[in-house]
Amino acid sequence: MPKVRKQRSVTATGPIADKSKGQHFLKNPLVVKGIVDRAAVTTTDTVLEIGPGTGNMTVKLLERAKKVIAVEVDPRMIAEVTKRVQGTEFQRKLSIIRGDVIRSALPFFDVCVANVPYNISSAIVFKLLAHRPLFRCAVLMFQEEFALRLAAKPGDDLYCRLSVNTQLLARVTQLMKVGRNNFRPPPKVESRVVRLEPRNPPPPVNFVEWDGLVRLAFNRKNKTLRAAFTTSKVLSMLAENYKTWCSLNGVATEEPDMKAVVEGVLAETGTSDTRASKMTIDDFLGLLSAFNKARVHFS
Ligand SMILES: C[S@@+](CC[C@H](N)C(=O)[O-])C[C@H]1O[C@@H](n2cnc3c(N)ncnc32)[C@H](O)[C@@H]1O
Repeated sequence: MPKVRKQRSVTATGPIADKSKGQHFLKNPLVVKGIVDRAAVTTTDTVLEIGPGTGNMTVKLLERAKKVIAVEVDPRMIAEVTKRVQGTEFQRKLSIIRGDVIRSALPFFDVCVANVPYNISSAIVFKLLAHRPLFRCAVLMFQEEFALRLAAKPGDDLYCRLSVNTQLLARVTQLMKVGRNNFRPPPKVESRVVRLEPRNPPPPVNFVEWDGLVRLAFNRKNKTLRAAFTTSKVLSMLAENYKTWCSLNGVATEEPDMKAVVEGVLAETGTSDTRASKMTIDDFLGLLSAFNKARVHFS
């Protein structure tokens, strides 16, 4: 009978990384310390850690925080981090949520710290920013280009829908760059740490509607807004939304001349010849408000 090789799950330096779970473990203690320092965790803080892995960052957080709640999807990592704190003063301060962070109900926390699995970066950002009550800050490591997009400003090459949606909800600060060789195994890309500080109170806009407007604007990022909003596909969608809004609000309506309505709003806000790539958050807020006054909705 052919011999069946038992799959190894641990190497001499720890568990074998599962790339499908974005496992790149931080092996440089100075980088771990740098991230934890930048989160400015105090002894009264409850910290949420996403993906503790083998616990390199978890133990540093436990040294400083009142409590650490770690969410981890891989049972091998849960076993590893649990073993690491067993019998130490940290054991009672650590609780672990087993499962996918995107599907898990998150508890209250003051600060979030994570070297995130890069394949779910965007989902993590918006899951955190939708969490209530709002937290003080999140210090997160991402793939470098993603981090630069989060922080990009109007006119930057990387300014995009992700930048605008994130900066509507949070102040974004770029922190340290982290090279590939600080990880085991090294990822294919460079990384960067970013701080997110949620705007509190959050801006009074319907986020789905906001995202609808921003998505349309960035679909044709380097065209004028007049060009982006007056294609026949966009106009017929906006006309449908207009009629739905009127019927839900008991307002009698005829078939709107949507091209005239849209051009009127763009002229009134002085944005007809502007491009999405140059619009600030306040410009988008003003535009959404003017569209809504004219009964034009994006969801
Ligand atoms: C980049 S590693 C970071 C590990 C550790 N924090 C470190 O810095 O060494 C990402 C971690 O997130 C975990 N992970 C991946 N997908 C996850 C998910 N959907 N929910 C929770 N944890 C996840 C992985 O198992 C892994 O432990």
